[in-house]
Amino acid sequence: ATVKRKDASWRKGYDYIIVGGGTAGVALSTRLSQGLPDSKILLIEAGPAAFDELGINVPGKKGSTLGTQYDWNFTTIPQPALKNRVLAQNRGKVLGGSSALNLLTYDRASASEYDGWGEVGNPGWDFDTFEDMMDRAENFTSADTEWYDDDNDGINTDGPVRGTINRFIPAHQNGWVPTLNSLGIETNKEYMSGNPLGVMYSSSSIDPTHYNRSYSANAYLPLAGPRLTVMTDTTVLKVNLKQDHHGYYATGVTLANGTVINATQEVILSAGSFQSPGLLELSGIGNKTVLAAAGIEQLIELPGVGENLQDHIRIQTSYQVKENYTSFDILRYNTTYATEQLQLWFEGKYSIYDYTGSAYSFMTWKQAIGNDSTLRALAQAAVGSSKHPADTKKLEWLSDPTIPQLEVIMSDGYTGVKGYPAIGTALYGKGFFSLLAAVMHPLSRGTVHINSSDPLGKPIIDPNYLSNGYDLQAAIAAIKKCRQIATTPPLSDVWDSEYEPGLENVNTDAEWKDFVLNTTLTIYHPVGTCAMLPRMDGGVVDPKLKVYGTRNLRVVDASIIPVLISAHMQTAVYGIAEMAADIIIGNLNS
Ligand SMILES: Cc1cc2nc3c(=O)[nH]c(=O)nc-3n(C[C@H](O)[C@H](O)[C@H](O)COP(=O)(O)OP(=O)(O)OC[C@H]3O[C@@H](n4cnc5c(N)ncnc54)[C@H](O)[C@@H]3O)c2cc1C
Repeated sequence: ATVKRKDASWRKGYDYIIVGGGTAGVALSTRLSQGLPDSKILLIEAGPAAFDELGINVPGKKGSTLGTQYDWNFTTIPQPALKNRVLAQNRGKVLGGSSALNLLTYDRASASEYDGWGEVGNPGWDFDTFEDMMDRAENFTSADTEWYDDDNDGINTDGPVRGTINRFIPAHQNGWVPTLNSLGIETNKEYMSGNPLGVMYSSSSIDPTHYNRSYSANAYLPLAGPRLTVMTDTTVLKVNLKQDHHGYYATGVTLANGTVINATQEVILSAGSFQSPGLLELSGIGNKTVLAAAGIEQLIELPGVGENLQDHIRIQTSYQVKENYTSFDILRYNTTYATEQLQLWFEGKYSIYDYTGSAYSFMTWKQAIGNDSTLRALAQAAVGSSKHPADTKKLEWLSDPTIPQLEVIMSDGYTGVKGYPAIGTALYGKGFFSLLAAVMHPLSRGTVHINSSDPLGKPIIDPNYLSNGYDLQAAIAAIKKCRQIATTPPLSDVWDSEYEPGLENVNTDAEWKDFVLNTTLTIYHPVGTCAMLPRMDGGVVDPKLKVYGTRNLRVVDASIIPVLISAHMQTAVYGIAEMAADIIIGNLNS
């Protein structure tokens, strides 16, 4: 495939148009170009191609592209349950989408959760099938670590997206596994096999041949067939729909500059959880009230569009490491060292810039806090009489001993909320590590819709974070667990003081609650806004990922995930793209 800004063949149209060259869009368009070699396929991406961007390619520069031109820079509306704080909602605006910006964690959830996607009304979706789809995307190298053997379950070695376990592990992280073991969490060396519970050195989406980020654009696109055209720096405004006696069908798309491009077969939206719903709304598909407020004629009544937004919340504590340890923070204050290490990375040699993160743990509430009956009662109360499949599944999952409810990550360097110490202060030049907790199945569900007063502008994102008693108490339990882990040997031996929130500052439940309200963030996993669910349950797409009320418009990205799972999202998104390719190619051949 060639990456082109403009391609004259748009005048004649394409067979398939994929909107959004992100994680799923690039993977799907590549697979379609391979499997349907006679079809003309167009992938349209709003952002640029940035194959040489160090902020994307160098694993240790993870996070440096947030807030740049490669980021849509969305935010939430004020969150009432979080003291009206406005939280960042970063999303990739670049070929590769959020897989170019993400923090490279490469893991999987439990088998029961993928099965759950089928159980909420989606025949054909189950762990065995979906594991095969995730495998198709994956090329894993254990890199001679003791952590994963190539013949272990959950490992595939011939897909496009590379994964490996960091070869650079900071010395102060050596206590991670024994500390969790001593708290009753067992070591799990096959965490991608459908059982993620335990403590592990987990993998990152890194290509070990040169230790660069492996993401959809550099992993999939080189495999594409010749009839895939990629348009970058091109924004789609809406999908064009026509009606005949069978119902609505997509005829193509209109670009932001007014250009119309036709599609003879299908239009597929892969614009991600915050933008696929908006594209449907701008095209006349969605909730009547939302569309009317924005002055858009409703073609298809589909009230689930933009609803059911679910996300993992994250909260963290930070510790100042003893002087004999070198933390990742050194890259902030020692430019000579940073330059030397970057040079080593350029030469493909062992460098601190190889590092992303490795120390992970996943646990049930029982494992984390012992008695989980209060949390379960709060969850029951929060769900109340709701029959929404996302609510009832999460309630069911709380009692399933194979499904994690809490993730704690040891992240090297300071990654908290109060900020790295300012130049000139006593702690500037010191090293830190952070413990990040993420609640795996918050019950809050929110919305994302177009802005009625500026429909083409940024979406109105309201995740409703911590809007029920379960989510709040789960966050408090999660952050207290971080403190417990940090103060347990051998991890307690590597640090001098708790920098955030500070051992002396926060101890009582009221203080922890305040800390939670002041510092909870997203861990960037929005899903569910074009949910694959039965239409009567608020679904937007059917199990073939087709938008209800249309015959050739699909959504293929994280937005179709009906219930949030206990993993970081990218492996699932690649799996969804592979599954969609299978469905589309299979449909055509059958
Ligand atoms: C900062 C951050 C950190 C994360 N960390 C991790 C992690 O460590 N591990 C992990 O597994 N997951 C992580 N995630 C989540 C994961 O990366 C995402 O869930 C996944 O990449 C989403 O894929 P997608 O295809 O749904 O959307 P995206 O990859 O976001 O793709 C959507 C694409 O559509 C384009 N687009 C949108 N609207 C239009 C339009 N109108 N016209 C044309 N193009 C358009 C966008 O520019 C974008 O390229 C992280 C995400 C972020 C943002």
